[in-house]
Amino acid sequence: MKNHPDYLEEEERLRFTKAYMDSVIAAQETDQETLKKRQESTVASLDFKDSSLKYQDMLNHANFMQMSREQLKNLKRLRKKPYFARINYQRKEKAEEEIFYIGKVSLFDRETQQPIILDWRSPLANVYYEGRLGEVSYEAHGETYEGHVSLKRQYSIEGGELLDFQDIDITTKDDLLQSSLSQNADHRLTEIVSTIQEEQNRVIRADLRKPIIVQGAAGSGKTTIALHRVSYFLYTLKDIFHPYEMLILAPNRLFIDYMKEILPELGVDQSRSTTFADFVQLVTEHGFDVQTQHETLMNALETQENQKVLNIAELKGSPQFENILERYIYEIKKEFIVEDDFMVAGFRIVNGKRIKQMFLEDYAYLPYYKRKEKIRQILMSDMRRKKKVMLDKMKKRYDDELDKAMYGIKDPDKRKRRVSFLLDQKESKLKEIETESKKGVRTYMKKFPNRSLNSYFKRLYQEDDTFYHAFEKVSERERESIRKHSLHQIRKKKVDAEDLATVLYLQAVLYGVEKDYKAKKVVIDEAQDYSYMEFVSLKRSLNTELFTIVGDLAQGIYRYRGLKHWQSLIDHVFKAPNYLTLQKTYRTTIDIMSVANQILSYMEDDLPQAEPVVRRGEKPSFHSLKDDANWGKRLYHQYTQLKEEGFKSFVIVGKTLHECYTIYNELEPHFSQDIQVIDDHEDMEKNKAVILPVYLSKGLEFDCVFLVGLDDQYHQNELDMKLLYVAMTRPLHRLYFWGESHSTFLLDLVNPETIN
Ligand SMILES: Nc1ncnc2c1ncn2[C@@H]1O[C@H](COP(=O)(O)OP(=O)(O)OP(=O)(O)O)[C@@H](O)[C@H]1O
Repeated sequence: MKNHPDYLEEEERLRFTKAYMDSVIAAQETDQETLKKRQESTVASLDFKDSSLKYQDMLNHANFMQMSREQLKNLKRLRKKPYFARINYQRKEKAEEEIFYIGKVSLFDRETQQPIILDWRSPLANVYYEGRLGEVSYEAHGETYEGHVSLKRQYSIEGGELLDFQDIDITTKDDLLQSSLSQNADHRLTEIVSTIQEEQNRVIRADLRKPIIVQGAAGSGKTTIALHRVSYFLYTLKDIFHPYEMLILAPNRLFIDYMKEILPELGVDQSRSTTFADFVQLVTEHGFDVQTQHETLMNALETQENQKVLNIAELKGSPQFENILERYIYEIKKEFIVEDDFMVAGFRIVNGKRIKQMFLEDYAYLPYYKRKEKIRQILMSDMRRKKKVMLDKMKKRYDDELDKAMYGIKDPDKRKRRVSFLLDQKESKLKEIETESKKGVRTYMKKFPNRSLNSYFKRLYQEDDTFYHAFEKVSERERESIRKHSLHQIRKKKVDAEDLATVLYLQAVLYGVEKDYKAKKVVIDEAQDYSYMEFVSLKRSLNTELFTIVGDLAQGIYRYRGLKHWQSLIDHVFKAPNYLTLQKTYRTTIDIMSVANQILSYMEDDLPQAEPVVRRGEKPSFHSLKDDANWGKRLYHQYTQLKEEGFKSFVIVGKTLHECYTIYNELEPHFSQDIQVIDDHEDMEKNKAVILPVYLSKGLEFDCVFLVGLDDQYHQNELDMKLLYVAMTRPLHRLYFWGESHSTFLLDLVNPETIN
């Protein structure tokens, strides 16, 4: 690097950038006098060349910059690595080439507004990620700008020191990517702004006003890229969009913790991240105990006779179920159509037809109970307005009668009786108007339904008429099976995970979602596990099209309830979404991916093979447990050796939770405190080896993965192959199979030369 003609220039640039940052930081933190002194000494210590005057000027201006606390914190963090790349760019209409340094956050010269560092999310930075050298264009504020890129340079800067830099062109392979992929992981996702690849950049920057669906191979960066897209979204639309309006849905708590590490780095930590089940509980307050999809899956794996339960789950998540709910909702709607005139003390206050029209037309955009509330308010206000008229009319009617009696009845006794009768009548009629008008609205509103969400949910299965009408199009066998199962759950105050879509859907149609819980943009990771009904209910309740959906059908272990293909979302749920694929995979080595790809080829989905980026490692190896009572000790030995080699994160994967505990019992004496089993509720502790059931390992990654099969074997069926594929695609570096025989892991289907 030191022989490079630009070396001194690069060194100087880095020193200047850090000095500028120091000035800005000092300006925010110290008083003006100290600041001046400090600045003088900074300037004196810098060995500027041609640009010295300009730099000096810029430094002098740095103290005028006003920053928020958050920006200041970022700036301090970024001082260690202010930028990671540079481009030499010449705008079409300009004679001179400009140099832009690209980093995680932008920094501008206060006086000239020229960028000292360009934010990676800015429109111009796109030309760094997209395409190669030469003619380029980028879009900003709806306009296209053309220009020419003559240089792209990557920097490796650590602790504020320039370690290396290199230029990228068509022939060089991306060294920065290679070195970042060969690092060891310690249970956390990192930001990848300096090595985002072209196909990933396309996902990050795809039209922000449209929904986007991404099918990406295991390890292709879906989670990472989805979060970078969030960051890009919040940056681009920062003036109109608050991070809180962003909802990130992840499969489980473990995953959210894992993801959270990356969020502050990307500046998206103020977004909400939760699971679908927690979101539904928050929005609807249903309070049912939920049987999770993991429990259903585990039951299915551990006992053979659970096909019925899986079929029920499938129906509850299917497009057919939307029709069932719509039939039910149509019946509910009929109960809200009230056509009686609103009468008080014999006066008609509001015509029944008008009330019906309010419900069906005027307020059709509102949920049913909100419409009911609007009608109540209108009746109240009409009542208040008309009460005086009613009183006046009534008074006048009796006053006329009284006049007639006073002047028309000659006999004094008769007249007295009549007048007194009329006065009594008048008083009681006026009183009647007073009291009736007070309770009139309340009495009238009783004509409308008044039920809780939970009672609507239960009624669907409990009431004969309702149930048979809604499920009319379902075969008798399926109908009886779903009813029996659901009633059984209801009696235990339980619902299936698949019922949550129904609960949310009913909430949306009947009551709506509170403003505070609404989100304008939704990101769904591991989207292959969501059912059609879950997408529909989310869209309906949040009333937005802005979804970023990422998933991999090959990892669809909840396929019985999840999506079978993306087409149903494209055709029926979202309006013209962008559909993109990520085929390259960055997590693991060619050697591991080659074995995983062989399992993939046996699946029904017909998905293309994942293409690993060029990184070689060791072949996955098989270790026999046959007749070996000491395998736990051997595995522990291998584990300690790998630790000594520098690997940091380890996972032992069992097919089921039950199997995980059996493995734990074998390994615990050797690992002592150094190992833990993770179930849905456990947090992962750093520096410990973990034992995970496959379904919980989905989405996570570890340096080394041990797949252990004691009692449970993987069979050549769709579910088992998917579970196996998920487990095999978790490692960054090493994969070991520990089992009875090759067939425990379907390795008899695999080319023997690809394993040790
Ligand atoms: N452009 C990149 N530069 C460096 N590392 C990358 C890049 N893209 C992805 N990675 C790394 O690859 C690994 C896999 O990424 P991620 O977990 O986001 O993939 P995924 O598609 O969600 O995987 P899976 O579906 O298997 O859960 C992570 O370690 C991530 O940091």
